[in-house]
Amino acid sequence: MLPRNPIARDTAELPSSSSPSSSAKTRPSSRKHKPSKENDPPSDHNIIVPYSPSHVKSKSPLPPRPPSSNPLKRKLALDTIAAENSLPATTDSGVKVIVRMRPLRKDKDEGDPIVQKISGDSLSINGRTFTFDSVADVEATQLDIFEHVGVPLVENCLAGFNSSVFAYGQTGSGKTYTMWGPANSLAEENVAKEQQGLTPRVFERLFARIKEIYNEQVTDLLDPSQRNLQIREDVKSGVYVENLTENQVSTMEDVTQ
Ligand SMILES: Nc1ncnc2c1ncn2[C@@H]1O[C@H](COP(=O)(O)OP(=O)(O)OP(=O)(O)O)[C@@H](O)[C@H]1O
Repeated sequence: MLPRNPIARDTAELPSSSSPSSSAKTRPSSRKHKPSKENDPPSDHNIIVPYSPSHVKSKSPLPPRPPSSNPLKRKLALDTIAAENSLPATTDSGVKVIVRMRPLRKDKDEGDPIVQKISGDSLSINGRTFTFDSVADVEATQLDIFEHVGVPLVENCLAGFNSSVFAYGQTGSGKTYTMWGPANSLAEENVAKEQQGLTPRVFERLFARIKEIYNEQVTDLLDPSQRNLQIREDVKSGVYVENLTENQVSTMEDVTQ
């Protein structure tokens, strides 16, 4: 499905973002599919992959690329996130594979961890190296993951692009924790904010800026008298809708009001 985005899409590639771990390398925006056994599916259940994997570089039925019409903002945002959270800035290949390592559970997991983070985008398991767009180690917080995965996703959605997160991993690897939060977070309302996973954080951010773009007209759904709002772009804010009403929401009730 094509996005209903009146902004003309620019399909030019972004320059590769630099990152602390990969700045010395000259890796292209998409990972190379190395001929060795590297990048075979990880067998360790402490690893989850919260973004849909793809080693396909060409002839791929990928959805429309994220908004390279707004390259400066995306690059700035990702660089900032990388610097703050020690996660490398992801490049603009459309699909990102981000691995999150789960800490060992004292009550269930025995022995030493066999997964070692090598750099911001690689890890080793039993001496074999695997490379991804980025690797979040056991220290990564829910907020780190949201800022690295969720924020760019919301930005893409608000720019009119379909976006999705696909959590992949063995049972017990942390998919639910990453997507929602601890096990009780689905049943209980008062989950500590810092424990909240991607989904509630993305909803909160996304619905705070509700708008409708239809027939190249932007209408403010929170104030329908405001029609035909103008889409503008600047270096600081990126693409934005002028005079759009913004309401902060913190619960589902707020969202559905
Ligand atoms: N990054 C993390 N930090 C702390 N605890 C975590 C982390 N990731 C997962 N856990 C904990 O590990 C346990 C298993 O995680 P979770 O239930 O999310 O796995 P899952 O991949 O969804 O499993 P399943 O496929 O069986 O549903 C849970 O108790 C969860 O709270």
